[in-house]
Amino acid sequence: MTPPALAQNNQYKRTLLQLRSKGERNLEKYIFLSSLKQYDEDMFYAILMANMPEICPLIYTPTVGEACLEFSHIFRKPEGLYVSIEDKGNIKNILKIWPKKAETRITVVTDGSRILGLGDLGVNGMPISIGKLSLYIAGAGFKPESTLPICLDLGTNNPKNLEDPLYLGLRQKRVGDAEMDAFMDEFMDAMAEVFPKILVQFEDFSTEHAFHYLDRYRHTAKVPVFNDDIQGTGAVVLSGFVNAAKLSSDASGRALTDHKVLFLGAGSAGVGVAKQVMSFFTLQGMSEADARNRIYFIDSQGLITADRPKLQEHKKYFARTDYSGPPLKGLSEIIDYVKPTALFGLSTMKGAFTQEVVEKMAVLNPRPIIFPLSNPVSLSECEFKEAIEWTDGKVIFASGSPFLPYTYKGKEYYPGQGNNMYVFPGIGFGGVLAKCTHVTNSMVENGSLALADSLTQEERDLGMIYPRLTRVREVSTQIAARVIHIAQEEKVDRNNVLRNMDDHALLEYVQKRSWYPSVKTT
Ligand SMILES: O=C([O-])CC(=O)C(=O)O
Ligand SMILES: [Mg+2]
Repeated sequence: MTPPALAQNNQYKRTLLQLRSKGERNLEKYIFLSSLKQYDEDMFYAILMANMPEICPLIYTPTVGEACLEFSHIFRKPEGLYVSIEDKGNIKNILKIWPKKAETRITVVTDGSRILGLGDLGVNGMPISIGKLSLYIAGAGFKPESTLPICLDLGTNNPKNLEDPLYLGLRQKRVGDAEMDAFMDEFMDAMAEVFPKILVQFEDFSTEHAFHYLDRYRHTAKVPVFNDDIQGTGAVVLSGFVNAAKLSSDASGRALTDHKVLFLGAGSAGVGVAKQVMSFFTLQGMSEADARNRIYFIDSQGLITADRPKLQEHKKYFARTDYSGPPLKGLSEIIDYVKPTALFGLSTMKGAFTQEVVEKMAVLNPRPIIFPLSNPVSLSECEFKEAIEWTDGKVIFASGSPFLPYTYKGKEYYPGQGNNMYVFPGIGFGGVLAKCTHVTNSMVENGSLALADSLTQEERDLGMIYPRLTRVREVSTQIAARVIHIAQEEKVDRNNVLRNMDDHALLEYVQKRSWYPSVKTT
């Protein structure tokens, strides 16, 4: 019999107390929580789900960034699967080692080459796959045993790793593109064979590879594939923009089709976001060409124009053909030229949205939309507090990493968090429940619109553009139901049982299939 002092909800309170006793030492908290997950998974998820705003930033962005940087030093016990270039020719047998093959439904795969905005961390990127999957479980209701974190070890070009005697990965430079392609082809085939019911999320591959492997596999792989940095980030920002553009247009009287978005940073996330944001304009009835015309990009050399020699492939689509003149370099002069209504940062340049830049946006717009989306928080283009003060509270704000609410002139303001964690759990859960063959653009776009629609009146009244994090399970359920519906419309679903269900029945089905920890928290 359990002694009274060990009754579960006391143990819950005790565990939370132990965690909180670590004060501001977030990495210590990360280590505590990851050990907790290994010895008492139910308690870990109970604590996470009952305290999302507090725990999420510890197991995910931003603390997970710190954990990645230190991974080879804080490592205790293996979690997930490592597949290395040395396994080439034998990948299927490596995958078969995974003990829970029949239950596995979802994997997050990284090669560690662009972890958050922190660059190439090699196998130290594993906490990203682990953290994202914890959110699939807590956020959407995947069963813990259905998740598989994977880190591919194709070498690392980070000298710190190569010199660190404790580094856990291969001590060699990254392999070339041809060798990586051959490895990835074998890996994807082996995944489909060993885990036929799996959905694959690619995460934090370097920009060129992120686009390349999404293109290479999304239509042809035998299992459904999506890229969270391109599509997930795109979807979450589209959703925030849908709500922000309405608020901004209400204040300015401008038509929704008059919005202009200026992007700082043209990596996988920036271009992925812009492609999704285009659908905001096409949904208003604009043509693709007109929608594209509402979007401007800046990279390290300034405004991206089509006449620039040696433009990288993924930047060509948004390169401006209507500007001729001396290259425009500085953000401030580009704002003068473009006159954007929205400014999005995916540049990993801390502080790039200076006081001058933010004030300029507020002169151009009664309610400027400013989204510093770079992760983790240490790389944010500006802070919430700054954006509020420099616009006198007028800004419509969302960041990639979490900021705390801020009180200014006696009023409390709530920052939006435009992080893909709001959508990937629901998209993945919907995709898996529908037994989809592919993750289509429309499934992603509708996941995003379901998120935009999920705001309650109370949240709208507070000027919020994303729902509260405490509602993430409820919101993911709505996203998943919409995703299943679209998968059916597009005929990429294989789950006959769901085909005749109306939206209400689909929602109930998703709710019933969601996993909850058994620990009581009250
Ligand atoms: O992990 C996050 O917080 C969001 C994301 O995908 C990234 O920054 O690469
Ligand atoms: Mg990512």
